[in-house]
Order: sequence, then structure tokens, then C-alpha cells
Amino acid sequence: MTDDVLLVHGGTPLEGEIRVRGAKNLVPKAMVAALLGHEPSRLRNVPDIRDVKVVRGLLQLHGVTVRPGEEHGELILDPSHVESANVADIDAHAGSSRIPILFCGPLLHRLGHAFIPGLGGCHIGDRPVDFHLDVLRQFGAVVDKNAEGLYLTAPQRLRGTKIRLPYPSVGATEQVLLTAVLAEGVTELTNAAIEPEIVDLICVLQKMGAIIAMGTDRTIVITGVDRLGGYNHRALPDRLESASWACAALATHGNIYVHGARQLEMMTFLNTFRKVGGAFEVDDEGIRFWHPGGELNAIALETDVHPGFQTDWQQPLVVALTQATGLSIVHETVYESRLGFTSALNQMGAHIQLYRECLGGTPCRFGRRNFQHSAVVSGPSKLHGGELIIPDLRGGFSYLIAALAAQGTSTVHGIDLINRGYENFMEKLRALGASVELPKAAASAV
Ligand SMILES: CC(=O)N[C@H]1[C@@H](OP(=O)(O)OP(=O)(O)OC[C@H]2O[C@@H](n3ccc(=O)[nH]c3=O)[C@H](O)[C@@H]2O)O[C@H](CO)[C@@H](O)[C@@H]1O
Ligand SMILES: C=C(OP(=O)(O)O)C(=O)O
Repeated sequence: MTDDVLLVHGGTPLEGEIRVRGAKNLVPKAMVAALLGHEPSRLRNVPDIRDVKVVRGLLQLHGVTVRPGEEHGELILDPSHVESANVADIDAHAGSSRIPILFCGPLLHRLGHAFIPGLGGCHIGDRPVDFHLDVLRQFGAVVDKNAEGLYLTAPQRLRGTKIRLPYPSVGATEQVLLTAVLAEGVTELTNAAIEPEIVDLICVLQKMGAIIAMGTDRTIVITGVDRLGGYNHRALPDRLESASWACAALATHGNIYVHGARQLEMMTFLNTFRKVGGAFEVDDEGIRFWHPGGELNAIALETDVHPGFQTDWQQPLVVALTQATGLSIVHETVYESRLGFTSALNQMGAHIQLYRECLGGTPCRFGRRNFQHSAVVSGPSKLHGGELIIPDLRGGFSYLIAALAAQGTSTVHGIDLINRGYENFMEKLRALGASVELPKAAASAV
């Protein structure tokens, strides 16, 4: 389809200022949390991305009125009519994102049953939902699976429980939070994920009336309450998008000021960025990222759960590492198949070799299994334009970075996927001086 293709003329440093708004990995979950309340909620700093539109549609189908507030990027979510909603069209939402799995707890509390259509999200591994279903069963839910999706019932009020996650999964931790807040009694969750977006979701729930204590050792204790109200919350900024622009500045020898980027949630990324040789400066409104000239340094990197190096930062950084001098090692420990995007980079002139072994210092869940989850990046490489097909969200943005860093023109197919998590990325690219154009047929159709 021509209107999903972008021509990128590379070789020009990205320079200028852009703004990031609320985090893709928080905003849709805060929207789901509104379902738990008996009063309207107000969410601010909401980005215009497809994952928000998908959840908005799903909430509306479930009887939540969602309308813009007075501020730009503000949503008012009113859950007064959930009990009378007609969800006959829910199948149309199958495959749209991963967020529907988080509707389980709120719907079970409100209605006593829930239907969850097939999930979407990036194809970067198998992405099972076994932890989610196990914890829901521990709360007392009954789960039936069929080809269309999941059907859950709560024969009685869900009850608090002791849960230990096999791995600190972000989604499963959110599942526990969104279920435990209205369950009867206390829930103790150990080996919880503690990503900044989870902490922000806890802030949302506390504003609604929940009682949630965070320990220092991945333990979260939730004391169930009988009723929750609404919230008024400004979503934390998107640290993943901010890091993507930082990598774009580094790979293109550019200089980008990211309004809204915040140091606190990016500390691990900033340390790595500095080790590679990138420069940055933090002020009250955002962070400036730039290539200071000279050579970039090869590094050894392992992705991990927070406070480790976030897996969603990995793909854009790998593009920058193709420009570093020497051998970089990247060990992806969160998803088993998140390095496949590198084969297209090799076709553009990069030298990236994948391995099944755990090449970092720590053996991970994927060692001794048949997954190419480690990479050796040898640089610096002169990249040239290529024909690129976007495989997933971060891989897609990484291809844009590579195309912008390369000499010559690249044709990037499937750019619409990037709208899932990057607000107005075309406008932002143009504001930074990128030379990008839609092919003629598509441009004349607009
Ligand atoms: C919408 C959203 O917030 N997406 C983020 C979320 O995804 P998501 O919440 O899906 O990621 P998880 O933290 O749950 O997944 C981490 C690992 O746990 C495994 N797992 C997870 C659940 C389960 O039931 N069984 C299981 O085996 C996964 O296959 C993966 O290997 O956290 C990831 C890790 O920070 C990020 O990359 C995603 O951007
Ligand atoms: C993996 C990602 O998202 P999702 O979980 O929505 O697929 C991502 O944001 O990079």
C-alpha cells in the first residue's frame, strides 16, 4: 500500500526541538483504571497515538463516556454506564493491542464477568499471558479460553491473596494492581515489576482511594477497599520515546531538545548514552541530546527489568551502536526475539551478528534455548539506503533512524505501525529537518 510507505533521504543531522507527552505504557492503563471508579476521572498529557484510540474505543464499548477536557491532551472518562453497556461488537477489537487483558479485574469487579478478545502488540517474542491468568485464578476468577478469546467469571467477590510472579512482568503486575484494589482483604505481591509506569499507575489508583504500599524488595501490598472514586492525573512523560529521539540525535550526528523528557525515569539510559559517547544536558523543561563529535564508544549492554536497561530502548540504541568504534555486545534478556530487526540493518551496511548464547555477564531465561537473543555489533559502519519493512514499533522507529543516518534514499514500508506509540512522528521528523516524503501516488491522494 503506497500510503503506508515513506521515502527517507538520509545523511542530514536531525536538529531542533520536539515534545514528548504522556507515556504509551502508562496512559492506556490509567484509562482502564477509570473503569474501577464510581466517579469521572480526568487524565492529562494524553498523547495522540493509536494505542490510546484503541483503548478509548474499548472503554466506550463498555459504557465509559470518553470526551476531551478543556486542556489540550486531556480526557474525561465517565464510567457511570458500564452496567448497561452492549459489548456485542467487541470482536472487532481483536488483535488491536495488549491492553484488553487488563480489563479483566475491573470488569469482574463491576459485572462479575469479562470477555477479552485476542491480544495484539509487538511480535518480539511469544508473549504468553499465563501469569495473568494464574493470578486471576488466585483471586477466585474462573477462566475459559477458546479461539475467540478469554471468558472470565467471578462467582463470588474476588479475594486478596499472596502472589509471587515467576518473573517481574509489567503486565502481570498491573493485572494484580487493577484487581487487588477492589478485592476483599489484603494482596501481597512479590517479585513485582517496578517500572516507572507502574509507579505512576499506583499513584492513579491511590488518588482513586486505593491503599497500596510499595516495599523496597519488589513487594507490593494492596489492601482492598469497597469503593473507588475518580482521579485527576497528569501522565508521566514517555521515557521510551524520549530515548528514541536521543538515539536519533546520536546516530545522525544531530542535536535534539526533547521537551517533556525527564531525568528521573531515564537515569539508566542516560548513563549508557554517556558511555557510548553521547552528550546530554538536563533542564527543568526537558533534555537536550547531541553527538559531541569524535568517535563513539562500543559498549557491552544487557536489557533487564527496571531499574535495568529497558528493552524498549534497545532497538534504537543498536542503530547508534553501528556508528561506534569497535565491538559492542547486546544481550536481550526480556524478549526472546527482539533482535530480528538487525538483518535489515545489515543489508544497509551494518555488521551485526546474532548468537543464541547469553553473551552478557548474566545467563538469562533464553540461554540454552533456540533464540538468537545476543548480538555483536561491529562498527563504525557506513550505512546506505535500503528497502525496509517495519517489523514492530521500536524496530520501526529504529529503521527510520538508520535511514536518516544512511547515505542515499531508503524506502520504509509499514510506517503506520509507528503511530501506535509515537505521536505525530512525521511532523516531528520534519521539524528536525529530516528529508522524508510520501511517494507521489500517496501524496496526491491526501
Ligand atoms: C503496553 C506495555 O506496557 N508494554 C510494555 C510491557 O509489556 P508486557 O507487559 O507485555 O511485558 P511483560 O513485562 O509482561 O513481559 C516480560 C516477559 O515476561 C514474559 N511473560 C509475561 C507475562 C506472562 O503472563 N507470561 C510471560 O512469560 C514475556 O513473554 C516477556 O518475556 O512491558 C515490557 C517490558 O518492560 C515492555 O517492553 C512493553 O513495552
Ligand atoms: C513492546 C512494546 O509495546 P507493546 O507491549 O504494546 O507491544 C513497545 O512499546 O515497545
